[in-house]
Amino acid sequence: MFALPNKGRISEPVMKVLEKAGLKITVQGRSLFANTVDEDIKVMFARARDIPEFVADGVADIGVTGYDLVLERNVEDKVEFLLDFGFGFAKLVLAAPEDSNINSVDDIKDGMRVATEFPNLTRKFFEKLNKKVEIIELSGATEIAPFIGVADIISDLTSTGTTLKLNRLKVIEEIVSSTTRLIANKNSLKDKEKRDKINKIVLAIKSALFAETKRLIMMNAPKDKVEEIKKLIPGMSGPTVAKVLSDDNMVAIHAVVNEDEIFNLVPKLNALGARDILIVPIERIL
Ligand SMILES: Nc1ncnc2c1ncn2[C@@H]1O[C@H](COP(=O)(O)OP(=O)(O)OP(=O)(O)O)[C@@H](O)[C@H]1O
Ligand SMILES: O=P(O)(O)OC[C@H]1O[C@H](OP(=O)(O)OP(=O)(O)O)[C@H](O)[C@@H]1O
Ligand SMILES: [Mg+2]
Repeated sequence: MFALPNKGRISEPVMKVLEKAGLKITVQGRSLFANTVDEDIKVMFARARDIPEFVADGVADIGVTGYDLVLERNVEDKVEFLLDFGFGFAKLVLAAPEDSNINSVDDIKDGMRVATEFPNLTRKFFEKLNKKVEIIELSGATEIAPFIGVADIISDLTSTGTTLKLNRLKVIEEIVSSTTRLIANKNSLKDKEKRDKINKIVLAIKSALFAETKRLIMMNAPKDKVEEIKKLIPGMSGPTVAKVLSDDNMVAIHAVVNEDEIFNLVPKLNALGARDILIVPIERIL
């Protein structure tokens, strides 16, 4: 059983990666279960916040959730982290009103109230510091708490920083940094059949994530410039150089390149006489 977030900001990007990975999921309406192209892989949809518990308990063999949510549930020792999707980036931070005189954790006094959606992570953070704060658990819109007299500071997620800025809050400390992860139940990994299946899923997702940052570049180029072009695009196992039947002096070159190199690469290729340059997205790289 594969647990996936049914809502929230990581739900859609995760489904997209899985589809690219060849693991198309057929969801019917608001159903909480679904099938995949592989009849052995069944999907259940749940809140990202609950998925760590489901995987730790073995209700699900694997699941996708945030690293922060695994820590919040205190199950990081019960699950195996299989891969990082590299998105869903957010940091859990302590923040105080911009005009308050709280500028570092040293300014946080015993008895102060901290509003948060992450009571366990926040409690542990203050226990380590030996500070006795009062945790006020909220289920969202934590940023408002200091301004309505519910708390002195907040412990909340920040990604772009927009929400904090908009609410005139300043970061005073980082508690944890998080991204979206694939996690597995440790017992499921001990079962050979399940482990083989899980490994296939990991490989498929990795290939899709890796391909996202790559492009296939194809061009026709003068034969005598091949060595210079090779230096510009080493490719994964060297570029493919093939004959162009209609022109003896030209060769066709194919290579996989990093997406972020393309902007600077194309003018250099042009200068070497390359033409008919095509840049194509790649679904998976295995
Ligand atoms: N602003 C953000 N940018 C990127 N990731 C975020 C942001 N806020 C939360 N996350 C991450 O999204 C993951 C999923 O959280 P959750 O399912 O609670 O979704 P959500 O998008 O916060 O939805 P909601 O708050 O509506 O329930 C968490 O691991 C969290 O770290
Ligand atoms: O730094 P930013 O990019 O502005 O993002 C941070 C905001 O995103 C999350 O809120 P969410 O939208 O999940 O609402 P919530 O507070 O109801 O969970 C988080 O709790 C912050 O409020
Ligand atoms: Mg949220």
